[in-house]
Amino acid sequence: MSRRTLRQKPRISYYEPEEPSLDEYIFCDECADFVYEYCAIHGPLLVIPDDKPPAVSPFPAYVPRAALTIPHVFLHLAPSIIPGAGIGVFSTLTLPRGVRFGPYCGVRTQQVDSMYCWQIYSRSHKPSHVVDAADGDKSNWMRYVNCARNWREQNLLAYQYQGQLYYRTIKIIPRFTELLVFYGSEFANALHIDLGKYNAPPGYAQKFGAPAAKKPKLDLQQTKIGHSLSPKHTNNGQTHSKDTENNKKSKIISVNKPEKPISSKNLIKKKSNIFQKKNS
Ligand SMILES: C[S@@+](CC[C@H](N)C(=O)[O-])C[C@H]1O[C@@H](n2cnc3c(N)ncnc32)[C@H](O)[C@@H]1O
Repeated sequence: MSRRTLRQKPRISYYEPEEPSLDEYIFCDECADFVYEYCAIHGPLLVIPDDKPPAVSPFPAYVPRAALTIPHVFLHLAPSIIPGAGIGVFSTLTLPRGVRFGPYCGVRTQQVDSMYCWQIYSRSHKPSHVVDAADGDKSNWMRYVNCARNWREQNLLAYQYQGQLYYRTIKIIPRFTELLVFYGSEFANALHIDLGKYNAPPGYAQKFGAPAAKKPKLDLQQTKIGHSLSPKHTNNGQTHSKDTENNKKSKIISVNKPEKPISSKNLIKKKSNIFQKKNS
C-alpha cells in the first residue's frame, strides 16, 4: 500500500466576519445610539452633494470656487446673523433632520494655520491630518459655515465618517435660517463663546416634549482643531468632545427665527455683492 501525503491546502474559513471599522459607524439621533453605516429603523441620511462648479466661472475672479460648490437648490450664502462673523450659509428650503452635507474639502496638512481647519483622526483614533479650507479655491462651501454661539442655535453636527468630515442636520431647519455648527471648545474659546452657557440648562429639552435624556454613553461631536485636542473616545473616527448633550437635546425643533426671505432672482446678485464687500 503506497503512502501518500496529503497536499498542503490553504485553510479557508468560510465564515470570516469582517470586523467593522469604527470609522463606519454613524450616530442615529432617533435611537441615540451608534449604528453601522445607516440606521435600519430610521433609514439612511439624506445625502445632498455639492454643486459641480463650471470649468469656467461666470463670476468675477474674487468669487472663490468654494462658493460655487454650494448646493444652490437648498442653500445660499448671505451675511451671517452673528455680528462680525462675515459670510454664512443659509437654508433656501426647509431642511429635515438627518440631511448630510460634505465631505468638507480643503488642503490636507499637518498644521492648524487657520480657523478653517478640521482635525481628522485615524482608525486608531490618533490625529491623522488636518483639512484646511482657508484657500477658497481649494475647498468647498462648507468653509462658510459659522460657529453656533449656543446650543439653541446649533443645527448642524460635524462628524467623521470613513476618513472624511461631514455636517448633518440635527433638527428641522426652517428656510432662510443660518446653518451653524459647533467648532469645538478651542475655536469656540478663540471666538469668545462662553462654553459655560453653551448648553441649555438640564431638563430644558424635556420641557418641550423631548424624551428623558439618556445618560450619554459616548461623546460624539467632532471638534474643529488642533493637535492638542486628542479624542477621548472615538467611534468611526468621530472625535468626541463634551458636547454629546447637544445631540441628545437636538430633538427640539429649532427656535431660530427665519431670516428675511431673499428672492432667488436676487440670490446670484447678492452672492457677488457679498464677495465684493468682503474683498473691498
Ligand atoms: C470657517 S470660517 C466661517 C466663514 C466665515 N464667516 C467667512 O466669511 O469666511 C471661521 C471664521 O468665521 C467667523 N466666525 C465664525 N463663527 C463665529 C462666531 N460665532 N462669532 C464670531 N465670528 C465667527 C470668524 O471670523 C472665524 O474666523
